[in-house]
Amino acid sequence: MERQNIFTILARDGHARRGRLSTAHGTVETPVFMPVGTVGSVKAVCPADLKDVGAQIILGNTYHLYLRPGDELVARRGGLHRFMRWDGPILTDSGGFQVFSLNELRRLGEEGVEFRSHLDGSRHLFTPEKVVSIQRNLGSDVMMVLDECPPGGSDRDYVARSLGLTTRWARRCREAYPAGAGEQHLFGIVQGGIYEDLREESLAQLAGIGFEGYALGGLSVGEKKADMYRILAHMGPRLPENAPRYLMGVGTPLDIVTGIENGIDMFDCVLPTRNARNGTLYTSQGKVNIKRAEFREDDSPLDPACSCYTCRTFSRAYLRHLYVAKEILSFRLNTIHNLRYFLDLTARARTAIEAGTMAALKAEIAAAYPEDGA
Ligand SMILES: Nc1nc(=O)c2cc3nc(NCCN4CCCCC4)[nH]c3cc2[nH]1
Ligand SMILES: [Zn+2]
Repeated sequence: MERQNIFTILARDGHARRGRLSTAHGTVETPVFMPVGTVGSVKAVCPADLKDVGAQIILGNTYHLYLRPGDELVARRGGLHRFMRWDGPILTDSGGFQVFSLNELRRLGEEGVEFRSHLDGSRHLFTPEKVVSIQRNLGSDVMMVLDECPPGGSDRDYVARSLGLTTRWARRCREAYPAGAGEQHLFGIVQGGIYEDLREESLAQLAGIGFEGYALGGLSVGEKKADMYRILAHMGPRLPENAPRYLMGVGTPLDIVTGIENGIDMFDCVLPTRNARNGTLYTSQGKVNIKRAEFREDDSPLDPACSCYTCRTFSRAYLRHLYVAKEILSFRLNTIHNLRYFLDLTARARTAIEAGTMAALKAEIAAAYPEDGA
């Protein structure tokens, strides 16, 4: 049966789209950046902080939550929203990528992927049906299919075989959770490495199965930036027009703006949260390494163009002091700012698309982050 359209396009600027995604926990204004909350927490900040910085939808991880505290336990506590006290939309990655990036000990077969827990070495098997079941227990608003993300630099034969497995797994995920089966959305993940023809083949197979949204996987996994941009330019506009498009694990400020101009609607990346904890802060003037001695007596705000709590309240001198002293507060204040920067960037993109000025925003970000395009 025809499902109500979950995604509406409100404005365009070239391939860029200003849209709105509806979920069981509210609507998401796109383009959107999703803070990463791998084990049910966006590291160093609480839900109130997330609301304050403008987060709409956050990311959780099937692999991590399954291993600890367990998806059944989370279900018994009322699901992930209730458990972590986040009442907005949540997207969960399916675990395939995390199994590969966290475990050398794993066996890949038609049935699924066998792996050992990185926590206690216990053995587990993720099948398409299992990862759908886990994500239903978590109650995420957007579930991702189980896929194989070929390591960056994989040869064409391997990538071609791998995308076949990914399609068969995607079909099994859809069969485990048919369209209309519930309020959770299920997104397919396009693979195909750095090969345009394999990417188109993967997309055609997934579109034939039918998903509520489509992700570009297999990127930002060590391939050359030029290869990522080439695939992004080729595939972004080819993804289904009226469905949300998600570029997994991306990226830097320039990557995000480039993704938007190629028709991508959703992004997630650990850069703002991870770099906050090592003192690399993103500002309107580029990256600021807060531990530098030049900030010892600098009373100015981290970023005069930012209105986050950190920039409104504290000086660079104080932020540097906290970082050098390894004060726990440093993690929270730096994370609040970096998340606000990435969330404001996508908010500005939404406005720019409505005004037809995406090119100017791209030029501004490229000038502030010259090293990103490399
Ligand atoms: N299910 C799934 N499939 C993918 O192909 C995938 C591809 C991905 N590619 C990335 N890249 C993350 C790159 N990140 C950049 C900043 C430092 C840490 C790594 N994350 C990904 C997550 C993914 N999840
Ligand atoms: Zn700020």
